[in-house]
Amino acid sequence: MPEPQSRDIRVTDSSLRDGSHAKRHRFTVEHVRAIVAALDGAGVPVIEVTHGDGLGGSSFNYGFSHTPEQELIATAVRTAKRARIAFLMLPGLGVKDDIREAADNGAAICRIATHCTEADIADQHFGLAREIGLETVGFLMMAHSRPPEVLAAQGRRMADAGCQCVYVVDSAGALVLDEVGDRVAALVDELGDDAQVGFHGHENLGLGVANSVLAVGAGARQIDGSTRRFGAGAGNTPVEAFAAVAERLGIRTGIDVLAIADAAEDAVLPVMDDECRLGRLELMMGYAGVYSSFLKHADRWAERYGVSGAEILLRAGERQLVGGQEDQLIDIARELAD
Ligand SMILES: C[C@H](O)CC(=O)C(=O)O
Ligand SMILES: [Mn+2]
Repeated sequence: MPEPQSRDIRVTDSSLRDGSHAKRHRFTVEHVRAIVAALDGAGVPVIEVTHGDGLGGSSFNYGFSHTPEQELIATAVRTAKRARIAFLMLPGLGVKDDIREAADNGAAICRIATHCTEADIADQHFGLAREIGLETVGFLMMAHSRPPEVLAAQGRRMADAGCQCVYVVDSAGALVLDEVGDRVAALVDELGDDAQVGFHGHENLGLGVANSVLAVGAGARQIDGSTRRFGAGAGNTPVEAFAAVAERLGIRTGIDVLAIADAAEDAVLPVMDDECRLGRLELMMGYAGVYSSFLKHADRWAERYGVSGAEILLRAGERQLVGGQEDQLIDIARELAD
């Protein structure tokens, strides 16, 4: 694959991974075939497929998958003619054998996510992924919660372990404009030629596309999105809108705008249970800095205990909960009920 030129940006579509949260992990082989075929046809270069919480995420705490994710990965690989298939893993939730299995199923890109202060837990996973010939991406999640210099130091740790692109991950959709540019610029300065920098946005404050454009301006070379915003919380940066805006700005993504707009309407929307909206709960997530994948959990416990979902999320933000602490939402709901 030719190296992108300076205004060439590689887009990764996360509908079949981050969208898993919105779909309550009920993806089927048919869903994957339909979405991958449409995205691939529109020129999306990378498509991510995994349980919403990454390899091994299918569990009581996070929600059980309808279809084993490795089967979904293998289906995506068989369906794509040009796109490369990526998968996500969170060390501890997934293990090294899961990475090997995804590679055996034909996935090409291993994306490893840690909380943005815990990059050291991914050292051995980056090492293994590189050893078996996978391209690597690192996710610094909940990036709004730490300043640029902390992210830069954590990104350095990932790059030294073998990560080829470190992402600023706005898990809560809480970053506002220059807060993205500053974080991306700090990573670009720190990493130089050692690794690229990427940005993964959520729509909770309605800023996915604008934040992604600012990330590109600050030197990001990879951008995540989800067609039709199919993702956690209010959804991810919409790929079709980002591709259109990028074209207007002279940023090349290689994505055909008309074809991706068709894919959003004709292939992705029919798979979604509901549109990803920017409603009251989603807005609270961006406002209070809460992990987007907590949405369905907060909704569920609010209903169960007869309390306000928005109040649950505001308290989750005050407690600075991180991914993996979904069960604390139950405690908060019970406190509110008392
Ligand atoms: C495991 C998370 O859902 C990863 C992600 O997409 C995010 O933090 O945002
Ligand atoms: Mn996400």
